[in-house]
Amino acid sequence: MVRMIKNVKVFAPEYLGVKDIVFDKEILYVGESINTDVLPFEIEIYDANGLYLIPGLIDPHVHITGGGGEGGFVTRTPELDFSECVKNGITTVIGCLGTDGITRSLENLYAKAKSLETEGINTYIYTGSYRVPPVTFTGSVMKDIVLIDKVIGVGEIAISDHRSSQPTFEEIARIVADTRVASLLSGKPGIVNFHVGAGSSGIDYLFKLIDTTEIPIHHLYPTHMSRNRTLFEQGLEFIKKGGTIDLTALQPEELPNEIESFNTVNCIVEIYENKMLDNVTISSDGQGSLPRFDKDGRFLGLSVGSVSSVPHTLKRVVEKGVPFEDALKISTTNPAKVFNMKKGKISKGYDADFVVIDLESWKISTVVSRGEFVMKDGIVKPRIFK
Ligand SMILES: CC(C)C[C@H](NC(=O)C[C@H](N)C(=O)O)C(=O)O
Ligand SMILES: [Zn+2]
Ligand SMILES: [Zn+2]
Repeated sequence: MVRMIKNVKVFAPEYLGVKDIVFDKEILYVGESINTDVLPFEIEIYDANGLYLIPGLIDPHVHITGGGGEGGFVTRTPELDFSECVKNGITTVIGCLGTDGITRSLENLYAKAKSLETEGINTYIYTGSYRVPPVTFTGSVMKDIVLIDKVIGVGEIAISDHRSSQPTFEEIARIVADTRVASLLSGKPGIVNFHVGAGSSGIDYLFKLIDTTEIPIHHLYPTHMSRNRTLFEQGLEFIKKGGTIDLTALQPEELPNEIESFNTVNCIVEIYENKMLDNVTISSDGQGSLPRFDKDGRFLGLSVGSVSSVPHTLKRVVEKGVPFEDALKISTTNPAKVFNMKKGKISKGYDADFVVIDLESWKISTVVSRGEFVMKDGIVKPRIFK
């Protein structure tokens, strides 16, 4: 079905002005207002009445089946709800397992990704979880990537963390090497998403991989890189070597007045000021746990990550003075580049994933995913065939 969103101010991310957009699953036309009476085919028209339109947001690290468990069974966190994604303008997620690769399964992760896809958003998954050797579908990371369409890499593999499997460098090198070759065989991006803990070795393993093997840096994708200042400094070095780092978005309830404290929002402002914004993404860790431990490693409690932290962080970054079209990149063109997706841009031939937003209130009213309205004027419309 060909559709059109008319009379909308487009950030592609760069600002294009007021445009009409014609699309089916892909964008067919972005341009000056057109007279639909002369079109030789039926078209459904949505008038955005001068609101803004941005590319659908990409959240590259979401525990879509839930995660947690670091405080025992009662702390296992709930799975992701489709409408929560859509209300926050997220049209693409990459699902992962975390600490708990025992009661959480890859089969369930796959089923949830297919379910969310049927409801209307775009989904991919990582094979593996925190631990090495990685849990797999087929017994092989390479077979998982080559043979299971939704699998685009391995993650989140924990390093420098008291909850990791304390992997050796050789074990990590093998996982990255397998992922690279599987990516070549399958034409997939082949990303290893590293969960980086607060341990003093930080991303040393990643620098050693770059320095001592032939493996290109673009397969390495460390997350939680704004966990502390030391790790963030390593992240800036990683960017200087051509890598991309992922920061966990600031959860809405965190630090309501984070004036000068160290956090993701201030890290992004610093990256922008260092002209490195093209090499950073944010992710929500949605439905994952955000646990707290005391200095002896005793569990103190946990909260649950929310996909709403993505638009919340973008809003706070803009409020700190980063231009909107630059801030947008960290959740559109940048993750799309990491995963080699035809997404994250409002341009002919790209996937028709859009968010219509009122930039005064940051209220998201309408969302299109793969050319279908999954939310219209505030009403979520999952494509469930009940
Ligand atoms: C970045 C910090 C705040 C949260 C981060 N969350 C996870 O890694 C996911 C979690 N362990 C799960 O399996 O659900 C952490 O625990 O370090
Ligand atoms: Zn993690
Ligand atoms: Zn996580």
